[in-house]
Amino acid sequence: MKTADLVDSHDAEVAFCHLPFLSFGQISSFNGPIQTVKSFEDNVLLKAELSKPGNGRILVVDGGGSTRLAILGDIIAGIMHDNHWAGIIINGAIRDSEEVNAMEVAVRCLGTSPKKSAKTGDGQVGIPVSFGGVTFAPGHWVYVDADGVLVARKQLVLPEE
Ligand SMILES: O=C([O-])CC(=O)C(=O)O
Repeated sequence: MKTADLVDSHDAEVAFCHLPFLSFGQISSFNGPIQTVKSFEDNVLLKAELSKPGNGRILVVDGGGSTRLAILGDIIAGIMHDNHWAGIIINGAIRDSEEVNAMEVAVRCLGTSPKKSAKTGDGQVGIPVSFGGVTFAPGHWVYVDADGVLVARKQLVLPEE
């Protein structure tokens, strides 16, 4: 599903997350229901969530916009892949970006950092998080492709051509 087509057919139902995301991984278009994590420069909760069955969900991580530390690398990206998460959107940074880029995963993030994240476990899981002008709520739907990130309250159906 192209995000441009969704805007054309469902403009009132979609919200555009207007951050300049970078894209990593071999899967560039993805969509699915949202799960969320909010944690600043810490990836314990993110890793714990990705260690559960993803069932095609997309983990949206509000890392407060920090690109100082990386909260995902190739090991956690592998966990995400193995547990069938459709993708991850990070308001923050990743590392091992060349390795992650070669994997069959879908990643959006703000930047890269070689520095590893803290491991305190601070943060929250499964709450609405807001960045880039939109709120990502658990169970709502996110659509991602090369043009951008859109959020809808439910799964959308494109009209027949
Ligand atoms: O362990 C971390 O903090 C992140 C990382 O490097 C990885 O997932 O490979």
